[in-house]
Amino acid sequence: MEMPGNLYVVAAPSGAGKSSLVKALLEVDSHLNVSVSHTTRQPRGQEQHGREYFFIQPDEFKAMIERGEFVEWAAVHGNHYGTSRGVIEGLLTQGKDVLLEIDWQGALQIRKLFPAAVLIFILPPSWEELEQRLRRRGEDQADVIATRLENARTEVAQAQFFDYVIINALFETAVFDLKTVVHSQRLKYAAQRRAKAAVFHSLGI
Ligand SMILES: Nc1nc2c(ncn2[C@@H]2O[C@H](COP(=O)(O)OP(=O)(O)O)[C@@H](O)[C@H]2O)c(=O)[nH]1
Ligand SMILES: Nc1ncnc2c1ncn2[C@@H]1O[C@H](COP(=O)(O)OP(=O)(O)O)[C@@H](O)[C@H]1O
Repeated sequence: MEMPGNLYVVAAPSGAGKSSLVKALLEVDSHLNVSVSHTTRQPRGQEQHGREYFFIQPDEFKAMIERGEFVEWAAVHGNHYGTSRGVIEGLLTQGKDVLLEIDWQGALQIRKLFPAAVLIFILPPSWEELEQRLRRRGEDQADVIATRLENARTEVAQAQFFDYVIINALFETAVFDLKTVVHSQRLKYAAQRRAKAAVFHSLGI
């Protein structure tokens, strides 16, 4: 049987740089598959249906929950977000590596279902810098930015439950750290697989 792939979960308060870091990681790592979530939030300027998210209506989201189509879902900043069960289970059983860019509530649900998942939390270097990044991104209205900053206080307190915490001060350093975490998990997993194969061999199975 094909060995299952590695599962990575990246969470962060809004504006910490999670999407930019994951995008940079994907440019140098062709083995990762990023799951496209469903959301009830309105698309931002450049966002495309099926690329950043599947943008759906609240009643459609509710129907998907009822049909059990989400492996995890959560309410974040007043909207709903969820990860499709079929897509990630399909990829993992084919031995593919999957990365989820989701909030901390979703991350902790994923850990319960997939104890081997690697949970990574991205922190901004300071509150001032987080606010600046949200403003500089220029995608959200002032009230939306205010909600995100307020929620960020509770979100960063969850970092302690994650396997790794990366501070995104200098962008290139943070990309390097993220790459290192992903790579070391692959090496560890490969080592476990070799160790198991050796035991199976000695047992004649
Ligand atoms: N639980 C969960 N959270 C998600 C999912 N997709 C996105 N999120 C999170 O929802 C939050 C808001 O995302 P978004 O609206 O794209 O805003 P941004 O973080 O400011 O770019 C972020 O913390 C995302 O990681 C998902 O499928 N499940
Ligand atoms: N290390 C960094 N230094 C300065 N600006 C950054 C850094 N990382 C990301 N940014 C910028 O901060 C803003 C928020 O980043 P984004 O990736 O959209 O965050 P998130 O996905 O966590 O909400 C973007 O304008 C991005 O270009």
